[in-house]
Amino acid sequence: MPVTLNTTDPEFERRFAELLSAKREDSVDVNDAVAAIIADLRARGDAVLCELTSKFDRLDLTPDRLRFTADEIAEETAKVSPEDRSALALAAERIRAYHARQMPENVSWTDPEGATLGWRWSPVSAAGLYVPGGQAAYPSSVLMNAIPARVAGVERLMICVPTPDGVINPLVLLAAQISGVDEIYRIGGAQAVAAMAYGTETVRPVDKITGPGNAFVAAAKRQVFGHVGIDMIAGPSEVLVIAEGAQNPDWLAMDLLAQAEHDADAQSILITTDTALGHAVAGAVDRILPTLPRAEIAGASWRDYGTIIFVRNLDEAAALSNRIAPEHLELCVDDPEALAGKCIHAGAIFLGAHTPEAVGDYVSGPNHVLPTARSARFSSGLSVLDFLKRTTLARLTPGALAAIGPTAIRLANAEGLQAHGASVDLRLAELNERTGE
Ligand SMILES: NC(=O)c1ccc[n+]([C@@H]2O[C@H](COP(=O)([O-])OP(=O)(O)OC[C@H]3O[C@@H](n4cnc5c(N)ncnc54)[C@H](O)[C@@H]3O)[C@@H](O)[C@H]2O)c1
Ligand SMILES: N[C@H](CO)Cc1c[nH]c[nH+]1
Repeated sequence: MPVTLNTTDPEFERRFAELLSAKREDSVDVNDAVAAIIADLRARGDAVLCELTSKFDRLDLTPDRLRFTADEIAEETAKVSPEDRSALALAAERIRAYHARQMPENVSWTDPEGATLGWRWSPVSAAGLYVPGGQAAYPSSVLMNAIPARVAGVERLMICVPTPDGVINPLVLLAAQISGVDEIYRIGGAQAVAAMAYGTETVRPVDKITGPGNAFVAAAKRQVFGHVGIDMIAGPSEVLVIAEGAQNPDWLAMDLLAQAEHDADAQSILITTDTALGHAVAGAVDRILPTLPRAEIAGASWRDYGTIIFVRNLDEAAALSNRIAPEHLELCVDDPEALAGKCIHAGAIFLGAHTPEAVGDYVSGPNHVLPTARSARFSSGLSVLDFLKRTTLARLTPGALAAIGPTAIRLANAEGLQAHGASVDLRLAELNERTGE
């Protein structure tokens, strides 16, 4: 049974606060375990990758087998059916078209004083893409990471993907090939993130790590941030469905279960103005759940984190949604555009009953690597911008230096930074000498 809340309940605020503070991916246990893995990896490199791959993925490796060879990739990708190939190709094309539009322009202008100013975008040199693989395989996540990186112009792209029991989904390798990935390693979890950040004897480190993963992966990305860049915290999946009126309860139940089946730590929430609809959806989840192959995972997620919230109106729903800041927000209401305007904190919004979240996981075009655990309050889904840096540019003419230099000298002196002021003053003195002033 999911938790049921009602905004008319005097206890609502306390219970909603409990929901917001539920620690699905940020527990002390996970953080401590991850810190120990990172420290060990930094001390012992490849040996740790091999030991932990054996422990967590039940795969015995030697350092020379950490990376997929070209022959292994060719052998696996040859197994993909023509139908799956075309599905992957269509998804890749739509994701590329969407992300190409995100490429920003360099900007430059000359101001009235004669200073030419601007900024220039350039890609990171090397990016490491984490592709989850513990409980499911994610070829779609390969496309969602690698295509924006390629659009941005990243030179070197590597992937880490765990292969439990040594099994790789061939579509993962094909997706990597389609999107131009250079290196693929069969490692996962915090140790893979640490290897991409710090390097080992076999794994060359990167400058930026992106991609989703479970609680261990999310914690590892948090901990290596600063040594390398990261995109965001993209942990266990979440969906918030806001529904009113005559919606099909089975459709909504399936949307909730679609995210629940990712991970026992995933979270699915329904907010509704309609009591009968809320109960019908709960009943539909109970009926459908046992029929799913991943019933155990989805059932644990729904039992531990599933929630139904009854509200008085859609304004209340929008306000609660903004406090939850969900990864995915589905608006199954009569006027989804109007409601979307009020929902400002969400990773991705799906408008209307015919836009199931799952279409965004694969093929609509926008990225499916999205901020979780309320981080959509301050971060966004993966984009081309995550693989770019902005460098500012300035060039002053002698006239421009004469115009604004004295202000720099004044402020430098006010800060007590003599050399700063003098570096301007020396040039101005020479200019004054030349012009005889
Ligand atoms: N937010 C997003 O954009 C997004 C997108 C896709 C998937 N996801 C999420 O990615 C996650 C995928 O999780 P997964 O488990 O299938 O694959 P995963 O690759 O993220 O994690 C598997 C790895 O976790 C490590 N691990 C497992 N148990 C451990 C333990 N007890 N101690 C230390 N390390 C341990 C192992 O190294 C293992 O290889 C799901 O939570 C899913 O919801 C999120
Ligand atoms: N729903 C996930 C993001 O949380 C992405 C995904 C990949 N495959 C299926 N779904």
